[in-house]
Amino acid sequence: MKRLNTTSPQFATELKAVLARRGEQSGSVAEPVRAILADVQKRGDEALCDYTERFDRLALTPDQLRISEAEIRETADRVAPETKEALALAAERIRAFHEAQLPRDLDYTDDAGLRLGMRWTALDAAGLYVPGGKAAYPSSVLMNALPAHVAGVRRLAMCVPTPDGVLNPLVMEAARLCGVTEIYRIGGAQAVGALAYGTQSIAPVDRIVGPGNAFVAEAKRQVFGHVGIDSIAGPSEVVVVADGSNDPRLVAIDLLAQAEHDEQAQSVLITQDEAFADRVIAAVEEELKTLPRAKIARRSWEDCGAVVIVRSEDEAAEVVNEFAPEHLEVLLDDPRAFSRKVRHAGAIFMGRFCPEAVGDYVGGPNHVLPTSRTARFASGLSVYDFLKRTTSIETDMEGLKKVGPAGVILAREEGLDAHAMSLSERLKQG
Ligand SMILES: NC(=O)c1ccc[n+]([C@@H]2O[C@H](COP(=O)([O-])OP(=O)(O)OC[C@H]3O[C@@H](n4cnc5c(N)ncnc54)[C@H](O)[C@@H]3O)[C@@H](O)[C@H]2O)c1
Ligand SMILES: N[C@H](CO)Cc1c[nH]c[nH+]1
Ligand SMILES: [Zn+2]
Repeated sequence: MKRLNTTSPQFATELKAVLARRGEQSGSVAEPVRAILADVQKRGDEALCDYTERFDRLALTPDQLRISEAEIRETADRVAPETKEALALAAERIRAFHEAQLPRDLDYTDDAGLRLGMRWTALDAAGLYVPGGKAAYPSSVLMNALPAHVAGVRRLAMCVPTPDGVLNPLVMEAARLCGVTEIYRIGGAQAVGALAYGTQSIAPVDRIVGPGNAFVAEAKRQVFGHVGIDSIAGPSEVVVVADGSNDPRLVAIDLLAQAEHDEQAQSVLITQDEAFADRVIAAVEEELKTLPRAKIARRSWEDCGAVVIVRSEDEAAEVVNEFAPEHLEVLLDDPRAFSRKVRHAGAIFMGRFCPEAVGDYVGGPNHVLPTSRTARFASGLSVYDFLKRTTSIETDMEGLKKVGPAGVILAREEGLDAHAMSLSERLKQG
């Protein structure tokens, strides 16, 4: 863990190093990912089976790539009733939030008499990536599938790695709850390649969404253009802005809640109170003694974690904007006032009783969020990722007479005579 202080003359350089740390890690996977994607394009199912054996220790034949409906049903049936209820509550809240996002079409006639429109239509096919290497993510099934469903996507193809061939019952139950039936037991860059380019047994999709580790995030980046992607939702991050009146143990647990996802996850504490920072650091060590995923969490905390001491809330907000974190927890007396100073963050959690884990499961907003500072220009997964817009213009001769002559002038200025004539020849008929 790096400890930084804004009063230090080296602060800017040190902050840059902390920010670069994760970028360096994801950069190092670019070449292996390129090779995997090329191989999937070339060899299709055969490559998928080889990589699944290599990375997930599961030997498959092409006809076993897809999880059968009977397997989904039988595995999902093993989920305990109270767990199903918890999942249903989460699904209901997530669905409601995403339904509230549905945008309206535009259709109006302007002063010149032109009827202008913009219509939202759903994608035909979306690929949902559900991570599964180091942990199983039933919640990510809901976060991926429900917005797609609300948007009206016709085909949903889900990929989830099943290390050692183990299907997670709650992942299967979440898929069943969301009506997802096309599920492939593959992960990593090879799954992204299959969804993007298609293979003998997997039809390509139009857009790939969902979170994943550095390999998945890099693969999505590389296939972008061939298909759409939502955002780069890689290893998790949290920035916690906290004052000294917080319980240091709770803050430590919140930091570890991201660190336990991945060795490359990043947890950062920003505070004005140095003594409080010391107490949080000590509490992290204490919790690591008993945390079941301590091995992953310690690596993340030691390699990517940071504590930043600032002089004011304004300075804290500036540092937050530099991190542009996936998640921001604001544990201050007036979290709303602080959050108004934040320009870049995937999601903000306000108040001492609103840890980020609320958003992971049961808040309602999506937990698939932009990482690695991409919150500067990207947003979390939403119904908009499954929709696109088509605009329309309709006019008669009266409308054309009002706007056409200006179009003729602009077309001639661009030296595009057929464009000019397409307008002027019609205007002659008026
Ligand atoms: N940003 C978000 O919204 C969000 C949400 C949930 C989870 N996450 C993140 O998702 C990630 C999940 O990671 P995970 O590893 O548990 O599951 P994963 O499914 O993302 O990755 C597992 C796959 O990675 C590939 N892989 C592993 N080692 C490899 C290697 N050496 N070379 C090539 N490929 C390799 C394998 O194909 C394996 O199937 C975590 O980083 C977590 O923080 C992010
Ligand atoms: N914190 C992750 C998003 O970065 C999402 C998640 C799912 N389950 C637990 N956490
Ligand atoms: Zn989480």
